[in-house]
Amino acid sequence: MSMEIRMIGTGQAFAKKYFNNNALVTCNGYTLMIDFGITAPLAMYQMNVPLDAIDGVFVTHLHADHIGGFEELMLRLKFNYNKKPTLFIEENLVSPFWEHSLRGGLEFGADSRQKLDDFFHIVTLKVGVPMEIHPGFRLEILPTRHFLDMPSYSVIINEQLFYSGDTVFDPELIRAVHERGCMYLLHDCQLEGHGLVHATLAELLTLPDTIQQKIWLMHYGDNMDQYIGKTGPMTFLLQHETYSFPIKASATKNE
Ligand SMILES: Nc1ccn([C@@H]2O[C@@H]3COP(=O)(O)O[C@H]3[C@H]2O)c(=O)n1
Ligand SMILES: [Zn+2]
Ligand SMILES: [Zn+2]
Repeated sequence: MSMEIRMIGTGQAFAKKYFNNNALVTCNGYTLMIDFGITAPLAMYQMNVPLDAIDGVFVTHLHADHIGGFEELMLRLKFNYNKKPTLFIEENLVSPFWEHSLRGGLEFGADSRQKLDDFFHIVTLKVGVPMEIHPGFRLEILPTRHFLDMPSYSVIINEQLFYSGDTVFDPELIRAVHERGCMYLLHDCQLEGHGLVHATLAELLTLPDTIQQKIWLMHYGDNMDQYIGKTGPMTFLLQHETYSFPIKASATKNE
């Protein structure tokens, strides 16, 4: 069995050559969108992927390159597609997501004030509590250090694939997911400068080769092509590409 990941975008927040770092993950017939930033509607359109291909959406954190496309997603799914997907979100993010990021553009309805659960089935995730969101498709969220005390979450899918939300370089976290048996580590990467809110390439290059071999770089700047061949054993994920990651049989209950 394998897990398919389509990179809707691979760019950092303000990249202009690359769309926001968002991904569509399909496993066992279920399609989960990880984040839906400002550029996601255009990226999906250019890839000819309809919005109703999304069964569920997971939010890592509330920066606009990760949630800025939600107003369009929600309005079009509700009114164009008549579809109510599932929102997977850490329990403490639900209120700020609606109250601070979405409500102004979405609460007005013809008959009554709209709420988040008029658009989504809401499923809250807790740190340390893995959840099977669909047969053979499991999520476990991990808190990650991003910007000051802003909550941000990474996710492990089917115990095999680690997908970082935005995070500073956190070698303990990376070692822990490596030692837990994750085979694929998809990690945000700032190519130059100091790593105040993201892991830099220079920091990631300090990891042992055995870990770097598992790392796929994403969330990078417009000058990524200048760094091809300079990432050690790490590999760049490419925008609009689809990756098929084989999953060990022992990690999947429903094969
Ligand atoms: N102290 C900060 C805080 C934020 N930022 C930029 O804002 C972006 C928000 O989205 P992001 O993907 O987390 O990347 C952040 C930085 O580029 C930054 O460069 N320095
Ligand atoms: Zn980001
Ligand atoms: Zn961020």
